[in-house]
Amino acid sequence: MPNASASGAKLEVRGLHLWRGERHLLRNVSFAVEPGELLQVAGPNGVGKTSLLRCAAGLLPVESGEIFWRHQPIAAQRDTYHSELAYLAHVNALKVDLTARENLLFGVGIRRSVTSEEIDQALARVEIPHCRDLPVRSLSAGQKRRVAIARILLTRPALWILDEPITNLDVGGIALFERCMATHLEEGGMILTAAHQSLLAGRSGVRTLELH
Ligand SMILES: Nc1ncnc2c1ncn2[C@@H]1O[C@H](COP(=O)(O)OP(=O)(O)OP(=O)(O)O)[C@@H](O)[C@H]1O
Repeated sequence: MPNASASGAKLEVRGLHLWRGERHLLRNVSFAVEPGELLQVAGPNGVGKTSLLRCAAGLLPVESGEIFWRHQPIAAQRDTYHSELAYLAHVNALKVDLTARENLLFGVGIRRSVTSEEIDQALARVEIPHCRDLPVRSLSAGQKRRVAIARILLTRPALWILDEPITNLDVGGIALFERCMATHLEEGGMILTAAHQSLLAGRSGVRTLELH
């Protein structure tokens, strides 16, 4: 179970501005994501979706504006904030020389102790149990993405920040990941995502923020 619903979990972005070189990329962006909600950031290539997600994750400093987690500025609680979120970028941040199992053992192990049974269950949930003992460099792009998703499932953070999460997933993989996201929301989790395709469209608690 995520710890999201425990006590006042909420991500709030207020009046965010970001310049990239000469370009005023993000102009007064504000939003909030509460337990059970998914906010999808949409817009054309280069509009600033990844930049916004990186700001929200505390990975890119903002020129002005404020980001709050549990009603406190993230700058004042960086370690706590990062311990409660998972950031899935375009690249999966896996160690390619290690097996899928080792990646999960060590990747999740820095957050919490994890058993072999839990790892096996997570790999079964993302439907790649046969990849368990293969080095990640030998996996396909979609299989690597599934290992990265398994890492999020095992880490169990309250807030998922996902940049183009369904990249390289096949139709079955997209459906699988949407089920994982729906379960996370039902358990009180929160999701901020950038995607060119709508995810969990029509579900209650799912909104879109269009960047221009
Ligand atoms: N490190 C950087 N330094 C300077 N400019 C950057 C940097 N990273 C991105 N940019 C610029 O910021 C703008 C927004 O990039 P960003 O990756 O946030 O867009 P995006 O909406 O996620 O695009 P896409 O849909 O193609 O993934 C682009 O014009 C890009 O060139």
